Amino acid sequence: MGFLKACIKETMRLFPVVIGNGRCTTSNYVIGGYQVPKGVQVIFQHYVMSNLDEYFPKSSEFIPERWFHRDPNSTRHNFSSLPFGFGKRMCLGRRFADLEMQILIAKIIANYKIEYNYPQLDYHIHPMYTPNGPLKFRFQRR
Ligand code: HEM
Repeated sequence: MGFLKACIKETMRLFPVVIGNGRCTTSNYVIGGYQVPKGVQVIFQHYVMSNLDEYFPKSSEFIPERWFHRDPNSTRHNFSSLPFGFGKRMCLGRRFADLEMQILIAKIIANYKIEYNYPQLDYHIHPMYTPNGPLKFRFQRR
């Protein structure tokens, strides 16, 4: 189950369903040296951060093992992959969604062999970040 959880995390790092979180400033702030006045909508593009080599070496590669142990020399920022957002308004259904994904995928894999013999899926924002086109998987009962 640990490997499956790491696969889900890695998938959401590469392809976060929600690509950014928005917040409206309630006071004047200085963020990264920029003056941001009260009342401005600030978007945190965690999709960009979670796909940078700076935080995730070989960021374009699917490497679930990177979630197993935190390398003490790692440059990863704790906010560099936030598929469920963060803070008071973070996803209310996070635990539910995580459990749903884990149980569903574990059950499917226990019962079926899955093949995908087509080009890499093309992702678009509609407005969730999801594959653009049919998911042509082949399921074979084990
Ligand atoms: C993979 C599945 C899901 C992802 C990636 C996801 C992601 C998110 C994100 C990024 C936010 C905004 C968080 C922020 O602004 O900090 C959010 C908000 C929210 N999500 Fe999810 N979500 C998922 C599934 C669910 C499910 C299954 C439920 C309900 C059962 C749910 C209920 C909510 C609610 C109610 C909010 C608004 C929270 C608030 O504004 O206080 N989500 N979700």
